[in-house]
Amino acid sequence: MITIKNVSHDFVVGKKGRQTVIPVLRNISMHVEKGEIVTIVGRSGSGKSTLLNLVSGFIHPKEGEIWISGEKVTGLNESKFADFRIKNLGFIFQSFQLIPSMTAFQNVELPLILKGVNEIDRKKQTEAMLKKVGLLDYQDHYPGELSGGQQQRVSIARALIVNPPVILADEPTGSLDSETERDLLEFIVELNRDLGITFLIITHDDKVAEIGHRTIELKDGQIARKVAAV
Ligand SMILES: Nc1ncnc2c1ncn2[C@@H]1O[C@H](COP(=O)(O)OP(=O)(O)OP(=O)(O)O)[C@@H](O)[C@H]1O
Repeated sequence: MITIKNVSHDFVVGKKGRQTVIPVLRNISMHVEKGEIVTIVGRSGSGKSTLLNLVSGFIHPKEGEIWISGEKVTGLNESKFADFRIKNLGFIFQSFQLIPSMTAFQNVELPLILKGVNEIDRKKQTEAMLKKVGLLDYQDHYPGELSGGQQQRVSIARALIVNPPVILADEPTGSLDSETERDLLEFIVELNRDLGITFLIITHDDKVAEIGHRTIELKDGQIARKVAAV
C-alpha cells in the first residue's frame, strides 16, 4: 500500500553563503501492507514528521522513491499530488486543523466540494459521516463550541468522507485527555477492522503505538528496529 524505497532527506538552513545542511532521514526503506496499522515512534527530532510529510507529498525526498496504492508519487507535481491526495489520503493531525469559521458540517463537507461532488450528494454523505462519528446533533456547532474529542471526531469525519484507502496521522491523540484518547484509539481500530483502512501513525505515546500491528522506531533518521505487535 505504501512503499518507501531508499529515501533520504535533508534540510538546508541559514542565510545564503552561511548555509548548513541538516541530514534528517538516511536511506529509509519500509513497506506498509494494505489493511495494516503501522505506528512510527522515535525521540523528538528523529525524523518522524519529516517522514510523514514526505509520504503526504508536502515535501519531496532528496533521494529515493515513494509509492502509494501502486502509484509512484515521487516526482508528481503539486497539482497532480493534490489530486492524488484527495482521492487516496486522509489526514488526522494533533491540532485537528479544522477551519474555525466553518461549522462541523461545513468542515466535513469541504473535501467533497474540492472533489466536485454535487450539493445533494454532499448533504447526504456529510450527514451520514457525522452520524457515524456520533456528531449529527452537533453539525451546526463551530469547532470552538466542541470539546477536544468532538473536534478530533470532526477531523476524522473530514478525513474519512472521501473514503481514502490510507489515513496518515500525526500524534492523533496528542491534545486529548486519557478517556477521549481511549475512545479515539478504539475508533481507529474499528475503522481498520471494519473498513480495511490502512493507517500510518506517528506518535510519542505508548498507548497509541500499541494499536499498531507493527511499530517502527526511527533513531537519528534511520530505522532502529521493527517490533511485531503481540
Ligand atoms: N522545515 C524544516 N527546516 C529545517 N529543519 C527542519 C525542518 N523540519 C524539520 N527539521 C529538522 O529535522 C529534524 C527532524 O524533525 P522532525 O520534525 O521530522 O522530527 P520528529 O521526530 O517528528 O520530532 P517531534 O517528535 O519533536 O515532532 C529536526 O532536527 C528538525 O529541526
